[in-house]
Amino acid sequence: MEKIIVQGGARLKGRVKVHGAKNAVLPLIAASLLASRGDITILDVPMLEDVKTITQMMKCLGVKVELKEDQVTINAEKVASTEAPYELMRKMRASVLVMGPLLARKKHARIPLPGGCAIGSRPIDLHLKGFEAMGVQFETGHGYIEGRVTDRLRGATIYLDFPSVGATQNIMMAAALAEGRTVIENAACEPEIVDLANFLNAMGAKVRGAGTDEIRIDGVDFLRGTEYTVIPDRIEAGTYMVAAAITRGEVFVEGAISDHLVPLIAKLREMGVHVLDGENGIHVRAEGKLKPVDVKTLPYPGFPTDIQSQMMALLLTADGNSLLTETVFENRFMHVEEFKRMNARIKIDGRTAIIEGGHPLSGAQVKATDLRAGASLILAGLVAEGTTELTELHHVDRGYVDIVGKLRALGANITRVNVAEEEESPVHQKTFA
Ligand SMILES: CC(=O)N[C@H]1[C@@H](OP(=O)(O)OP(=O)(O)OC[C@H]2O[C@@H](n3ccc(=O)[nH]c3=O)[C@H](O)[C@@H]2O)O[C@H](CO)[C@@H](O)[C@@H]1O
Ligand SMILES: C=C(OP(=O)(O)O)C(=O)O
Repeated sequence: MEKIIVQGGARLKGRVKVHGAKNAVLPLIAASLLASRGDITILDVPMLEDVKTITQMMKCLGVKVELKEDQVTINAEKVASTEAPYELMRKMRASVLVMGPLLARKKHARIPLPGGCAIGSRPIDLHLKGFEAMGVQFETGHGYIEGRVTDRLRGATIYLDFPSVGATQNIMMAAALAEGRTVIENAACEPEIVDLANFLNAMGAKVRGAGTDEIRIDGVDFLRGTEYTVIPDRIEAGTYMVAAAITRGEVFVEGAISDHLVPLIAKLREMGVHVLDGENGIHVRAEGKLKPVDVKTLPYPGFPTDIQSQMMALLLTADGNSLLTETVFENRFMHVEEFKRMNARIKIDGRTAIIEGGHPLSGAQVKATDLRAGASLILAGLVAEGTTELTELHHVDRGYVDIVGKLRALGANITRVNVAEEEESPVHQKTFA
């Protein structure tokens, strides 16, 4: 078993570079299925477990994929299968994003029902409603959902009851090759949606309005290969910004785009953290006492749910009580019980966590209950008294490239070991002596 071991107390200082965005690159790879002519090359790809999973998925669909350093090259001139395997879907919910491209390109898709996960039930009803409006008929059975359309998909006006990121992306991809115009109303506005629209347009699609709540897509007959660089990861950037603040450190987060991080920057400033928008990055500095603040997660441009748990770690170090309300996912407070193992004082009232800041955190054995929960426990470990040991690292590996190396380069006392290694030589002596 692998563990991340953190010794609290170091003030982080220096420069950290963010990788390409996980949540942007996964839809781009899925969208590559739409290109019936030429190669797609995606640059600045973070080589994460999720990227490996979606590229494996592409290979299972009969598409040629090559991974090289931070680059993925895909040739989807032939798509041999329209069935997504359960083993890959189980590992990563974003696998559902192959559905729109398969329906558009092959008029058929059979995927395992994604089921719930640690942060909520995460249904795909909005994706399906959109596809149905475009002429797809669905059947479910044996844990799978199968969609078919007899002719080409047809453009439609689709109102989303909630601005779902995945549904917006899936419908956009399907609409790119549909007959006529599709309008997505109450669409998600996340930067990852804009990135997908830019990518589709580079392939020859006609997508307008991405980044607003109404996206119009005029279907084209075919899409072709292109070369494209994925946007920087705003959630990874936000995690390092919080790392600087929680350790009362001083860090330049290279590649972070401040326009993508407006609510986090506003909340950090409200707490008394100095945030400066620099050239090609964001500079964060904090010292002494920080003020408590109230935070509510919302779809973009609201405060991102994917930075909720990291923010909770920071609020535990503020001078007073804060309220943190999660409105996007119904069960995204699993990290609270783990924080409590570290002496945190948090009460949950429905969708709101009441955080009593200012009580010293103590190092403990904790587990990552999901990807961002794992990151936030590492952040708490950076300021806890003593040693924190984090397990269930597969969650963290889904979304962070070398978080241990990056934090260590900023001065953190952090290491990753496996149990066998640990038994040979006790970590406390080996790492921190
Ligand atoms: C790979 C990826 O990009 N993941 C991100 C994406 O997930 P994902 O695309 O799954 O998130 P959605 O925006 O779709 O989900 C938001 C909410 O809508 C609900 N919902 C969604 C679809 C649907 O058909 N029906 C429905 O009820 C979900 O259960 C959830 O409560 O956006 C989330 C919200 O910013 C982020 O936390 C995830 O990191
Ligand atoms: C929830 C997340 O990812 P996913 O949608 O892939 O589970 C995340 O990136 O925080």
